Amino acid sequence: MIEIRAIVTDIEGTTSSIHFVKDVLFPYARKRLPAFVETHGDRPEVQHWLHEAAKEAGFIEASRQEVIELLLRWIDEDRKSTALKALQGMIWQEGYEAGDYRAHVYPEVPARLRAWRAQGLKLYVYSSGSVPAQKLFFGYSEAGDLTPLFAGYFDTGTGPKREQASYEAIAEAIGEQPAHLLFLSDIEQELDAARAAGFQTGWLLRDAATLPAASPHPAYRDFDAIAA
Ligand SMILES: CSCCC(=O)C(=O)COP(=O)(O)O
Ligand SMILES: [Mg+2]
Repeated sequence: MIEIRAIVTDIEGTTSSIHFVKDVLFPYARKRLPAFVETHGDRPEVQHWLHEAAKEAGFIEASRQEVIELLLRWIDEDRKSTALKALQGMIWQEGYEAGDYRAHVYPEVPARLRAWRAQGLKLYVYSSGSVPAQKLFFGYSEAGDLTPLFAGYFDTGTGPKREQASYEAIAEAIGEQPAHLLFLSDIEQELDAARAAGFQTGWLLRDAATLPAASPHPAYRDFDAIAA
């Protein structure tokens, strides 16, 4: 096995439960999005992402209400839109700061991340959630502030998670050959894209009855099963 120098991890379904994202974070943003846009819609960064969302939908001209309805539909569809994710992150900030929730991490994850750091591995996050949302997630986790463990964060601004070029760009940004990088995810298509870019891969299958025997991606039930 080629030496692993850095680990890049997905969040939802990998470090953390899908239920927390879908049943806590998404409904929180959905409920507050209309009022957030009405209240903060004139802030330049909010305006920017509302404009980007309208552009992504192909709107020539759109009222604020039409963009709100578009964003609500995208939340329901779990669309991995960079604009939606940026706006969701701004809304989640209020919830974290108010103590409405803390981000779920699976119980073995913090200790395993610390062990990898102690071995000298660099740790990165690659999620569809925006970089600010990722920092909030790990900053306000159930296990406390985990952000000091991470050397960097990547979101869909680097590219979609199912495209090889995104992983090539991440390897370039980290400054390591892809063969020395391990990407962890619960989604096979993301792992396929990372592997095509030359990454080593680990498939987190936390709830599967059985692990696939013949897959190019070694499968694990949790982080402790990964020998990096
Ligand atoms: C940064 S927490 C919210 C995660 C999120 O919005 C999402 O869509 C999950 O995507 P992932 O790429 O982590 O599976
Ligand atoms: Mg995932």
